[in-house]
Amino acid sequence: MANKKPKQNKPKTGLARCLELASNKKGLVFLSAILSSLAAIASFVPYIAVYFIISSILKVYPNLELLDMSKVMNYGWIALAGIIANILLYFLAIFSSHMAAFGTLYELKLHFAEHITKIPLGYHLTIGSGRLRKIMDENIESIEGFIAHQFPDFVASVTAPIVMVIILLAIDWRFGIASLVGIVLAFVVQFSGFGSGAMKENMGKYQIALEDMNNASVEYVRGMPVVKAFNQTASSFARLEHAIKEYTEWVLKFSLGWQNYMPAFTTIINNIYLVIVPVGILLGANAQDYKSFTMTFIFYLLFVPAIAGILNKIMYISESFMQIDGNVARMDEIFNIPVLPQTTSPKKTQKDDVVFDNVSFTYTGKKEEMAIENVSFKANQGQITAIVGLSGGGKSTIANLISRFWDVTEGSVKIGGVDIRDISEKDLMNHVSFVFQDIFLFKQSILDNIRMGNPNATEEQVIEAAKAAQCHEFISKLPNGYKTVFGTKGIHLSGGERQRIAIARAIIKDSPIIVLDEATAFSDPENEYLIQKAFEKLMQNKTVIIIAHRLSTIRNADKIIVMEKGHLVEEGKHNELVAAGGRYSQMWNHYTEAVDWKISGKAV
Ligand SMILES: Nc1ncnc2c1ncn2[C@@H]1O[C@H](COP(=O)(O)OP(=O)(O)OP(=O)(O)O)[C@@H](O)[C@H]1O
Repeated sequence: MANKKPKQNKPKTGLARCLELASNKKGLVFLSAILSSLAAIASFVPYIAVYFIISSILKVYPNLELLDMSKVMNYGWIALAGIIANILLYFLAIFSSHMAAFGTLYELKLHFAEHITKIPLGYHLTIGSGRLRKIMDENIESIEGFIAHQFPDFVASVTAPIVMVIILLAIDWRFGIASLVGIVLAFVVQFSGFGSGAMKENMGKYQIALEDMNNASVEYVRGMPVVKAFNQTASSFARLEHAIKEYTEWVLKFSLGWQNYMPAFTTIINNIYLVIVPVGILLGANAQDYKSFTMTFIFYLLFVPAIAGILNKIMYISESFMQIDGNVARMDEIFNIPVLPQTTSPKKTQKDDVVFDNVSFTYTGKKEEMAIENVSFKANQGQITAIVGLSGGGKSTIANLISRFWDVTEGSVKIGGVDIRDISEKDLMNHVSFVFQDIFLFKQSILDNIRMGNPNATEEQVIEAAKAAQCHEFISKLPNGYKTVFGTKGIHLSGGERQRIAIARAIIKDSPIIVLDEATAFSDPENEYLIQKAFEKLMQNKTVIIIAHRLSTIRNADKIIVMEKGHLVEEGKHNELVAAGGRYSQMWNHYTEAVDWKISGKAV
């Protein structure tokens, strides 16, 4: 597969980039360009033929009995052949361009999908699946549309004016120049509007506002349950309303920007007669051969609608050029994300302890915005290491760095003494399992969803894991048991049930290192009890790193790490840390006070 990434840093125009993307289908693209040019040329044939018919009639007029009918008929056939050739050639051009476009779309989507699996996983969390879906479905699909439709039309719109100018000047250069005055004037008007900095800015802002409005609408609809639960309808709607207003403002600015140029352009293009007729009157007054003059005059009057048609087409093509520039840029933003480097000489790790060796990391690339700084600790093999701290302290960042969701900015993360950058991706993924709060289940059977942890697992092994994860009971009650497809109508799983399925997935994967993000809230004590039981089973004999939100669950951890504003401020066992009277001790006091407060009934 050809490389679909942009070959240079300098941004290319949408057209150049589309042609680069379709380079594997060069032959078809070239064929489409040729056929489209020929179709454009063929479209003029009927006009020429009609010109000769008029010419034949006028030569013998008023003695029409002298008219050579067979000659007239031949011109008629030529005109018809021109029309048919135009339709046929254009059809073949579009056919070839579609073949090229579908092939390109197929490769491009595959390549895009492959690329997003190679970029650091952390980007997926940052970019969001909605935006990636939009780029893949809408922006990339628009490239297919551009190659299939706009490209052949663009080629025709370049060929047609050239042929048109030749014909205009060849038949009678004086009428030709008169027509060209109108055409040039129309183009000057169009490009002074279209090419102006303000118009380009408006177009860019209009596209961004459109995207913002779409995002706000999706957020509004998706967040409706939360919005209603917290009675936030007005403020939430205010955000959507703001996005709609912003869009309206830019769409108006963009549309009003055309208010002078567009009518001027259309008026000139549709009224080239206004130039031709006075020129005709002037020339007619001095004509030597009146018949020949009339013939030429009629031809130009007939030809004018063709000019308007061609120029209108060019105008709409220029608009689609603006749009494709934006679509290609959005796609290339993703292609420009560097893939996570993979080692060419992978090392094997024999042990399963995790060491953070002076690790610093920044999401933004700016050193002054370090998410964690100079963090060093060891999570011993087979032991539980808990990470605690206030929100934004860097707990999730530490968890994400263990699976190379991102690469460290400084220092190193080691498993069994080997830098994780020297471990093959597959090996690393086999070594580490994640259980997040936000569980993603595929629209597949529950069996397959659990089996994702180990594709070779037998049905019995899946059931065993489900039992250990406390989900066998509720799965058995589903209409088709383990074969029930998640996401189908009427199949609903609670947050706790989904989390237990994720635990079953991790149990069946049986990797030696487990990174757990403990749920912040449990729906009910029954669920909490079941999840804790499932966790216990999952954690047996593993190296566990747990992001803890409630201190009660980690009192027995072998080691507790306290994070604050990206720094590791304390480390030790629960009793040691409480006795030390530092940050953890404060957190513990606050925690126990809160619990006592609840128990004594002061909580609402
Ligand atoms: N994707 C991201 N892009 C930029 N900055 C980020 C990103 N994720 C986290 N940060 C920043 O990094 C810092 C550490 O965040 P992190 O999520 O690791 O903290 P945390 O302790 O897990 O917080 P919480 O308990 O709220 O989940 C914060 O300042 C946060 O704003």
